Amino acid sequence: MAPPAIIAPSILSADFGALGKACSDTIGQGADWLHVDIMDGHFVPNMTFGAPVVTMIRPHVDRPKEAFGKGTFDCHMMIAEPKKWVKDFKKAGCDLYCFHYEAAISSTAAETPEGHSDQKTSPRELIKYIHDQGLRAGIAIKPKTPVDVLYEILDNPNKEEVPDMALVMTVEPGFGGQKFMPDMMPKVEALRKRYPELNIEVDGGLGEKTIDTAADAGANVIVAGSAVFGAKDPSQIIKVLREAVEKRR
Ligand SMILES: O=C(CO)[C@@H](O)[C@H](O)COP(=O)(O)O
Ligand SMILES: [Fe+2]
Repeated sequence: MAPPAIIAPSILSADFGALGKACSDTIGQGADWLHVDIMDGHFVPNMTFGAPVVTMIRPHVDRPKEAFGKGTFDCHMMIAEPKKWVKDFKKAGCDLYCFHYEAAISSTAAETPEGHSDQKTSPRELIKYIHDQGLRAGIAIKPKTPVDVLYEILDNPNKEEVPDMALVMTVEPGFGGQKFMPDMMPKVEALRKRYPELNIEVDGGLGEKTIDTAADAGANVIVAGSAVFGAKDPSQIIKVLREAVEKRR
């Protein structure tokens, strides 16, 4: 059986002037996780914020009582040097550190705050490093990246090097409010068929009109930014998203 529905509003569409309250409100309205979009202006053509802001919003949301529980901070790291920031985000209160496959395979040499080099980290090594810091690990793929790059990583018998979640982007990363790409669904279907118990997240353009397509394909972790924060009644949208996934389990 597929894992339970997890609804993760993307705070990219929240009121940044009152972010702490927006975070606690959305959890109160029935959200499971907060999806925290981190953009560095290099990996994607946009910037958001870094660990200090995560530190400031963390006290507004109770820490999850178990892995993947309510209040999980799901940090979507759209950054060129994913290894460099793991420790800072751990300190800031991140629970799930989801890096991009494309960034991991091409990350360049750079000094970390601890003075380590960040040159070329394989996804496997990076997942182990994230786990070693006491975080859950996610791996994301952009629309042009084929899904089969994930098979070798997910099939690894060494569990420390296996991600806890796969994120299939359903828009080009960088901005909220874009149009859902239904042609990404074969990737989700392939993952669900091969890994019945994997947490499979979809991100970009999810809302009332697109959730059935994503749920049919087998996604269980649903990110929605504009659909939730732009709604008159966010709790109703969260309910619709959850029911669509649960109906298909
Ligand atoms: O990672 C991203 C964009 O790069 C997303 O998390 C978006 O922020 C989702 O926003 P909507 O498409 O739901 O408005
Ligand atoms: Fe995201």
